[in-house]
Amino acid sequence: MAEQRAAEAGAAEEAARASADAPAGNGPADAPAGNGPAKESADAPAGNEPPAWRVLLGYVRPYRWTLLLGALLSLVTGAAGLALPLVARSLIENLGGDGGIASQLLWLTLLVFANAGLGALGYYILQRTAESVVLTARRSLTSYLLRLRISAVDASEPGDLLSRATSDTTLLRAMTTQSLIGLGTGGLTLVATLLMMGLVDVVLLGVTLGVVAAAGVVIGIIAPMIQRASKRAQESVGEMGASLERVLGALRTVKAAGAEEREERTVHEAAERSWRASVTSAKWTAVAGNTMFLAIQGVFLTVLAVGGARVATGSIEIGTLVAFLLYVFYLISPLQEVVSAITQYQVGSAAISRIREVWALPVEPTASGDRPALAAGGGEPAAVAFDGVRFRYAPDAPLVHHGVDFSVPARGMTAFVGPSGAGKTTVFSLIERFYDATEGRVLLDGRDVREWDLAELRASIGYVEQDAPVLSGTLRDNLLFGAPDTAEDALAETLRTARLDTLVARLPDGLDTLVGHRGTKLSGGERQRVAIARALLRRPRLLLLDEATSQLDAVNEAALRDTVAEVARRTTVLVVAHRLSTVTSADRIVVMDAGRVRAVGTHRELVASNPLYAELAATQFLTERADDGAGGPVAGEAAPGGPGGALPDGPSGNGPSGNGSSANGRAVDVTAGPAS
Ligand SMILES: Nc1ncnc2c1ncn2[C@@H]1O[C@H](COP(=O)(O)OP(=O)(O)OP(=O)(O)O)[C@@H](O)[C@H]1O
Repeated sequence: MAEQRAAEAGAAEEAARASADAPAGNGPADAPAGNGPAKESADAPAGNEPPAWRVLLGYVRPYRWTLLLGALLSLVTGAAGLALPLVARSLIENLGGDGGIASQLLWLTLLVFANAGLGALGYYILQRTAESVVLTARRSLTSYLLRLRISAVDASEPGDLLSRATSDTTLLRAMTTQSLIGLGTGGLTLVATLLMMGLVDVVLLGVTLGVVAAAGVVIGIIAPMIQRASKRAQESVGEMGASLERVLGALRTVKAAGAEEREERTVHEAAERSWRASVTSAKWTAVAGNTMFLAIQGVFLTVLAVGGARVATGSIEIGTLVAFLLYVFYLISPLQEVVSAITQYQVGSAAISRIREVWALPVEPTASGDRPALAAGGGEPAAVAFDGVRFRYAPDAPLVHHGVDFSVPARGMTAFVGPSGAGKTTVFSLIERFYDATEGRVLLDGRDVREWDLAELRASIGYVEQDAPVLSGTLRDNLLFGAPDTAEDALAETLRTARLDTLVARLPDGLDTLVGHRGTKLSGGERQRVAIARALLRRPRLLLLDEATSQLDAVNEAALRDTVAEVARRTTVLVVAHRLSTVTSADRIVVMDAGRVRAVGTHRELVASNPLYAELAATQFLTERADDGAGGPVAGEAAPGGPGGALPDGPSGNGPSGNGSSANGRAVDVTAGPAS
């Protein structure tokens, strides 16, 4: 197994190298090799694409000796078969003579058995090797997919990428056996058969070659059509995968919207497009196969006519004609093999072209010799700063950050507030280095995040995303996702902190309960608490919480707010806040609007000095709180005595930008600041 893994790693390297005919540093040249490290690849795809056979040879190279053995056995099988006509000729010539035919019959039987045995062994070895080639391609491709830059994934359809790693790689199996081996063994058998034919009669060989060459021209014209149709078919399979992933990923929404039939049509249309393209490919494959079959018939008839005339004129013996005709029959198999190799090569090269498109996508940098590993900071809280950050999600997309500047010291809680789309979540994405700033610098501990070893950078951070994704698997799998080596007592402690202990006690299988696809068996609030616990278990130096409490009920929210406040005493916490209670407990608040930082300060300072913040405090926070239906106190009343302090009801009728009134008409004094 270890040997196989080593072979696979080597194979992936070869394949990556083979797909990298382009100049150094351009795309696939830097692709990761299965288990090996990847360098950062450029955004531009490779310009000079190598032919598919080079990529295939890259995958095949580590298995070349096994492959050679399989091919050799197939050749021996072919050679044993080739000897049969000679024995047959000898039998025919001895029919009228004194010599018995028993020994010839015995030889014939032996040859037939040897042929069958070796053929089976050769077939097994070749198929096994072909499966190894598929495995290698899948391992290296999936490794590459996991290292893709988020921007590359944003621009792709996951279902399509999935089909490239599953469906397209499957086609490499047939390409290895039928195309590579078929061309090798079929080609050699063909040459050997033609040589034998030449030995029997050169004139008849010339006739044979003429007819076969004419068929070859026709097949040469058809082959590119097979490739084009195969590529279209595989692209449609990818589209089908993308549509299915889209529907199944949001099946509740689809059902609630009554959109099943519409979505069904979309998936069916993609399936039908694939069917149409596959049928076109099958049509041209059939034409190619039958062209060669027709050629064989043509060879047989022509040889019969020309050979008959030569027998009549006494140029050759009847036995020679019979032997030649037998060789014509022996031509059928290698010729079919060669034609199948050509058609299969077209199908496989369509798949390789799709695999190569993935190799051209940019990947994240991983630890490598040319980038010194930097210390993670020994668990000390991290300081964060943005220095003139301008950012757009894609080269042709508008700027999302227009020069963001702020600085957050180590320790304490910083809340980011602002209208929807202000760029708050984007701040977190840039700190995690899901994307790189277009201009300016994002600094962690005063060091540009681009200078950090990416794994170390992310090891320092705990991130609770906006939609708190939970992965299929057990609750334990999810909790330990970012810290698999956590001790049981630390896990139990975090469960209490995240108020998950009662949930775990209630579940029949406790921590080993399966949470379903994307955690559908958990409530929204439970998923958020799982996400928070998962982040806390990493013992991060920097905790990023993106609206982490939006789905929590009042009791859990208050408890988790206390937890976060406690964490903020020993860690840097950045939180995208949508609740007044969160911002009032923050040490500082960064107000963002339209990709800019508008103000930084405490709640009390900002309410007095920043109209946007005052308006947000008076409307957005309160409205959200009044709408959430959690049954808890309104924001102004949140957590009396908690870190945010009590916000007493104030005089009514101060309007949205002054001391606010809540959506339910109750007046709230938003000027009350944090207890600190
Ligand atoms: N992956 C993406 N690709 C392209 N544009 C994006 C992407 N993610 C976000 N945006 C755009 O960037 C802008 C800022 O988004 P961001 O999520 O940072 O806002 P936000 O302030 O967190 O908003 P909200 O409070 O609604 O979550 C938005 O206009 C959004 O449409």
